[in-house]
Amino acid sequence: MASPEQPDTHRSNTGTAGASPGSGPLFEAEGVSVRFGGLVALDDASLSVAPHRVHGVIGPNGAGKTTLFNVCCGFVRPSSGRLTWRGSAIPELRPHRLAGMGIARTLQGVGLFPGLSVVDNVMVGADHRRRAGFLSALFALPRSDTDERRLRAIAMAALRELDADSYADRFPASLPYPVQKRVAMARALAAEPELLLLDEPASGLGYDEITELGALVRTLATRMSVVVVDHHMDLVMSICDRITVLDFGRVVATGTPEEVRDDPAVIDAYLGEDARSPERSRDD
Ligand SMILES: Nc1ncnc2c1ncn2[C@@H]1O[C@H](COP(=O)(O)OP(=O)(O)OP(=O)(O)O)[C@@H](O)[C@H]1O
Repeated sequence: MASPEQPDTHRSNTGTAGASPGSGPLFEAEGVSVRFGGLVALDDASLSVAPHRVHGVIGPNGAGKTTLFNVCCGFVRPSSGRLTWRGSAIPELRPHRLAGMGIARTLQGVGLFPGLSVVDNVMVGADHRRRAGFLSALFALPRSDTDERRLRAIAMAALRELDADSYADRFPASLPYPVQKRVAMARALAAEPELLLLDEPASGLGYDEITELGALVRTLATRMSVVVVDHHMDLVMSICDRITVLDFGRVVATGTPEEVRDDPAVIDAYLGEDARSPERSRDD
């Protein structure tokens, strides 16, 4: 369970360079706006993620959560606003540069490569940690073999952390969906990120699996920051140190779980959604 009032030092393990607790945000999106044609998906939205913190992003359907997530991953380029990493502006965030910067993500669904075994999928996540160059790999030089063994060991360690190492040689399609999600998480962890972005990590999971996921995310916060976009209010409220609430593309509240839970603007946003789609439960 998160205890947001704890000082930074209580939950930190400063194994990562640069982003020591109390030294300012690790990642920020400031005043970000995104338009899709005439539709304003994000309107001057901001998000500030502190080191070793779990930051939730919630909001009713269509509020702009995925769009904000995609901005943070470089999939969507905002029309205005800026992104910063450890206080320095990121001029142009590109998805293929994320791993090198220290950012990993899991997407809605699982997004595993069907033709690769589980361990090979996870090794993809660690690929930027390869030391041998392209030519070594091309000519299968010894250095490339050493690299391959090292990446495999990293991938196996990530799978072990997710209790999925026994599936290493299987192919994704042969595994139950919750296991596939764990493999996707292992792939992100194999990158050893400083910032982990999780888009709907609880979707498709049962109660026990969601509880395990929550415990895992809290453990991960000892070595990285985590951004969680999810509809499961119980999960978000229990694991996040801070939460940003979006409605119609705007940030309507930011604060601790307790603060946003009692914020009238948040209550209005969700009541408004119930009026818009009464059949949908927010805790499904
Ligand atoms: N590629 C796109 N083209 C056009 N409109 C889009 C696109 N992506 C999102 N939108 C629109 O932008 C708005 C915000 O969508 P977004 O998916 O970010 O919301 P969300 O909060 O993630 O919603 P949900 O909870 O339903 O996943 C919605 O009105 C959506 O229809």
